[in-house]
Amino acid sequence: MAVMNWLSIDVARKSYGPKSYDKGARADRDGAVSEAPTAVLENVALSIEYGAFVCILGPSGCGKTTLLNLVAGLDKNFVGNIALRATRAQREARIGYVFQSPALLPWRTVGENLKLVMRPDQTGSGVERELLSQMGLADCYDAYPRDLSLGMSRRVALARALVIEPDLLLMDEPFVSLDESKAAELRQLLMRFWKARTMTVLFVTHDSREAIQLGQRIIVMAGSPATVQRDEMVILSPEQREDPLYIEALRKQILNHTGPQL
Ligand SMILES: Nc1ncnc2c1ncn2[C@@H]1O[C@H](COP(=O)(O)OP(=O)(O)OP(=O)(O)O)[C@@H](O)[C@H]1O
Repeated sequence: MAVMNWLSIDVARKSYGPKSYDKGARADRDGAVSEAPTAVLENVALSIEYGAFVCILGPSGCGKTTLLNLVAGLDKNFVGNIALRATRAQREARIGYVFQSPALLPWRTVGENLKLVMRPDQTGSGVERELLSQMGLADCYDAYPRDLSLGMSRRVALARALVIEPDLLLMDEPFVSLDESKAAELRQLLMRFWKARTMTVLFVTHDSREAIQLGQRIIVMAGSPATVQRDEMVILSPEQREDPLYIEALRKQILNHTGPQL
């Protein structure tokens, strides 16, 4: 049974103070620099059901990573509330995060990078080796990140997020900078894992075609501060999601009123 409102996001406002180099720090006529915070997100209210695959689509710099960091609990400095329900086993929900860059520890092997995030009860189970082999990385267990291609590093980053068996998987443009065939392989791999496990995915992208290929639901964010511009269910078969005609029709429908070219 679908758990409605499993993840409830209500961000009234998220602002940043100016960075030292930030153009947002405005100098007045006497040259004094304004310390006024810049609002990045405003009135972002979303309810996400357990097990859903949701894409967050928006132009570069609109605040998608900021939103994921709030959901991950990495940034608590905002006005609003984010609530994640416990899972059926009545334990706290587990969150996996695939960052925009693979962010593997360079002085640790692939196997060690996974072991570092594993729960105490997983120690010695060999689950990391099994997962790497399911992901076509069996031979990389003892390799160091410097020996991996970008595609393999991104696979390892996905494995590191999956090894804890997350209830919520946050993904921040995880396949960016890959050539299309490698990105397509990784999208298929991700879909395989999402279908085989019960987990909710929040997948950030600025690529509307990627969002249509993956998402059951697409949330379009834009504006400054960013708000939710559209919230669309995608009811397409796996074959239709690969068909340029369906993809273009849905892109028109979703992006028609939003302005940004995505
Ligand atoms: N720590 C910070 N301090 C100040 N401003 C920040 C900070 N992090 C992000 N920003 C600003 O907030 C805005 C949103 O950034 P964010 O990285 O969330 O956008 P994004 O949609 O994920 O962009 P991209 O797709 O390029 O990663 C940008 O203007 C960025 O410069």
